[in-house]
Amino acid sequence: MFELYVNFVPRAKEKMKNINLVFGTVYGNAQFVAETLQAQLVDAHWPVALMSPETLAGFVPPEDELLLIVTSTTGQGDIPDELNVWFETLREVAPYLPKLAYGVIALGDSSYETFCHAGIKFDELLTELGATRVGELLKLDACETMEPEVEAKVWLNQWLLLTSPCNVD
Ligand SMILES: Cc1cc2nc3c(=O)[nH]c(=O)nc-3n(C[C@H](O)[C@H](O)[C@H](O)COP(=O)(O)O)c2cc1C
Repeated sequence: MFELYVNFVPRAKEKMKNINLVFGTVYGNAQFVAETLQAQLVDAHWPVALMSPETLAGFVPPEDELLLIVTSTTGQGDIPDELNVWFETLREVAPYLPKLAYGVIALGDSSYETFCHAGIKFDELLTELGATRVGELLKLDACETMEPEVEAKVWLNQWLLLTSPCNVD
């Protein structure tokens, strides 16, 4: 952890791409995680735009910025309704995004066979669109933690380090 923190600080002097932080939620957990990560990024002077689902109409992720999706799973492996509108639009419009780097944080419950499928669906779609996932898809299990934001914050530090090549022109 100490090493991560030390690495994180000098990066503030490097070119930092804006992070478009998109979330989808039913009961508010994913939104809270996204807001916690937004605060972490603001503290680090990292440019970030928190985008709630209802603001996503017509949004095509700019390829010279980073995309970070935080979504819970609902129903039987479904994306929360409001975010699903954007997902379906992206799938229909199918913009080719070969230079886009993204990350996914999926909230779910491992008692469901469709554990974290909303996050997995986004990962699969973005891969189909030619984008590149940075780091592992983070799965946060409601069976294991009541504080998903804690693990998400640690993951974000690692993700920022992994995006380093993406921040170089
Ligand atoms: C009705 C319902 C359906 C759910 N379906 C799934 C599911 O299919 N897969 C999964 O991994 N988690 C599922 N979950 C668990 C939620 O994704 C998990 O509790 C998550 O933390 C909720 O986050 P949110 O408050 O942002 O919606 C479901 C929860 C509820 C209440």
